[in-house]
Amino acid sequence: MTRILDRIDRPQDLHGLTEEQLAQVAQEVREHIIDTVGEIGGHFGANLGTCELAVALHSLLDSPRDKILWDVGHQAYPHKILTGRRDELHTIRQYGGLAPFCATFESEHDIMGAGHASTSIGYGVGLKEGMLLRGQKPQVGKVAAVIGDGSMTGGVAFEAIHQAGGLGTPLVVVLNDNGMSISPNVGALSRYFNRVRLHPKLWHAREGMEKNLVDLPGGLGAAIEKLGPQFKESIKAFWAPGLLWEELDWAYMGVIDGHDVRALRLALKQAFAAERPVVVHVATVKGKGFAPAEEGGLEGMEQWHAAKPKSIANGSPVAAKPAPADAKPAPPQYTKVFGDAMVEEVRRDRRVVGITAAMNSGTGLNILQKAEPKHYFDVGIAEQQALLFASGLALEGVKPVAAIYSTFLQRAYDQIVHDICLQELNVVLAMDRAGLVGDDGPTHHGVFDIAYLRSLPNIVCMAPRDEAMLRHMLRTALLHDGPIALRYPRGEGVGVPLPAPEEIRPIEIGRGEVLREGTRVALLGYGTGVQKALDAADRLRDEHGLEVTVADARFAKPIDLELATRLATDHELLVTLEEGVLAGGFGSAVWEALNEHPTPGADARILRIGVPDRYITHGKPALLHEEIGFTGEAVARRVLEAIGASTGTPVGTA
Ligand SMILES: Cc1ncc(C[n+]2csc(CCOP(=O)(O)OP(=O)(O)O)c2C)c(N)n1
Ligand SMILES: CC(=O)[C@@H](O)[C@H](O)COP(=O)(O)O
Ligand SMILES: [Mg+2]
Repeated sequence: MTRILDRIDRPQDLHGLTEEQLAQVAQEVREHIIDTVGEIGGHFGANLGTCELAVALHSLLDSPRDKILWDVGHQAYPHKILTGRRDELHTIRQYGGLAPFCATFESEHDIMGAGHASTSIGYGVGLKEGMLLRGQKPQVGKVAAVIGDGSMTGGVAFEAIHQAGGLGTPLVVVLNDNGMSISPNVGALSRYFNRVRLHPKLWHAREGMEKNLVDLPGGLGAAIEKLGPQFKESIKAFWAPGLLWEELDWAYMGVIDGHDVRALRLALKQAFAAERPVVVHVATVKGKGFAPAEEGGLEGMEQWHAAKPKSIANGSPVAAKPAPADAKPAPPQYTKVFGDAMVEEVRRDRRVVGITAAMNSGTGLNILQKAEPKHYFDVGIAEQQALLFASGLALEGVKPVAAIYSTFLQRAYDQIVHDICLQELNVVLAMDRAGLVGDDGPTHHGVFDIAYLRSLPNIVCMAPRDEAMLRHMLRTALLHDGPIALRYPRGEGVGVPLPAPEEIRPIEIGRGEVLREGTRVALLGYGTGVQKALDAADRLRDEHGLEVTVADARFAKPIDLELATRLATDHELLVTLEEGVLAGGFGSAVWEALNEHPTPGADARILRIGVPDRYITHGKPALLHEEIGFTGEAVARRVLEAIGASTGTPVGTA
């Protein structure tokens, strides 16, 4: 059977369709996503929740003249499908393929680039006010921001609500409420949304509320009127779901069934006609139409936030193949090692707590939550609050570990500068996903933290070369007095044995470690840079007869000056390796340290290897590492070029 969807090459192709046909297109979009993402992997549940919403919005609006902003963008696959990218969906998140989120360089229909949460309303206010400033009539150029209940917990979304309410900006916010962040949404805001969303009697209860109050019989209405507006408002607040918004000068409409195209179109039409800030509260189901998510309760929805490659066939989940009995077990993920370590640290020292900003399983703190629930906190998508909360706890002698992906920690930079480092608080920053994360691409690569942290006074920055060192470093961090950060990558460890609890030892702050002695060339790695250095050293020895020195710096701040000086004295070339931006990074720190503390004879040439000064695309990490020359092979080649040896020729150790 031919699909209507195959005739939708641009959003305007929806305009002539009936509501029945639009509902059918939404279902076809859903099936297209299930088939495609089930095969290639990618964000999943949220996209199944926005099929009707994307169809309803595009059927009413004239994109890109009208502008639809998808917060985060992990739920924008239906939008991508409807805006000319249907047949390319199978390339999404792959190297050279469609971008994982909305990307302005990919389509004129992607109005803003994103990947981080809570930004859409702010952009929306700017876009609409910009149109007005350019002299456009309010009805021309409609703007809609679609934001999830999880993303609404980000403070910056409220800054925009505050501004738009103040200005009266004609903007429509679609609050896409499914009760879920990646894990179940948390906090008072989420409880409020749940109360409204899950209570059908409250749907539309706001309508006519005021009139009904004053019309009450037996003189009651008149009495209420006499008690004044405040009393009336408090009664309305009890019943009326949208009062929070209305108090901020937003009109509230809801709750609308987000899987009913007709109801959505009706509500959206009214909202766009209102010429003022309007929030349309829409109830959706994460994973709608895919039984394991929809019927699997909160766990099912969490599990299907993203689908693994080849995890679905013919619309049903495919059981993962068991590993062959003789297969070597894969090394544990750094995330799991961290989560287990947190449980041990909490049991060693009851002052320790773990904090996440809505990345419960992503950070491994789900392990802590299960084992020691009182020592676990999820603040929601609120990285700034995660660190302010940690700061307050630290002032009370608690030992907070804020586990936040490197990329999301960028949100809380001022809290690090102003509230943690300046105040010299005992806060541990545990940065998972440091380095190139892969398929999520430039919005999510954790490549800036070395540069943005090492410029701050009072902080210590360290990175483990393997999963065993992660355990020693977490202990080191918890015993240290003052702010301290550790970064570790996405994915598996390197496969070294983990220390038993009694073998965990703090390491000396600012002290690196020589792993192999050689001549002419020293490779000084930081974090994942150490494994690349070891790989390059093997190749130089095996293929070129050159035995080089390899050292693990362990700290980017303070730099081990003694080690750096020795390496620069004993070798003609000192190579630094880091999975972070070169500008202001670890290599720069080594360079600065040697330059500021000159020692006669410490005059090795310095070669810095790391992430170049541009945003790196999405794709498998191995491909990205190749692209930027962060592989053992590329490092070996650079070394040979730098010492003037041609590749393929034995160099000897003279
Ligand atoms: C600043 C920031 N913190 C954390 C994340 C990780 N993250 C991506 S989607 C998501 C859940 C968003 O929930 P919601 O907005 O309700 O969308 P849903 O997936 O439920 O549709 C989280 C925590 C992020 N993208 N940006
Ligand atoms: C959209 C978003 O920010 C998250 O869903 C992110 O893609 C999760 O990344 P990990 O898979 O590395 O936890
Ligand atoms: Mg949600």
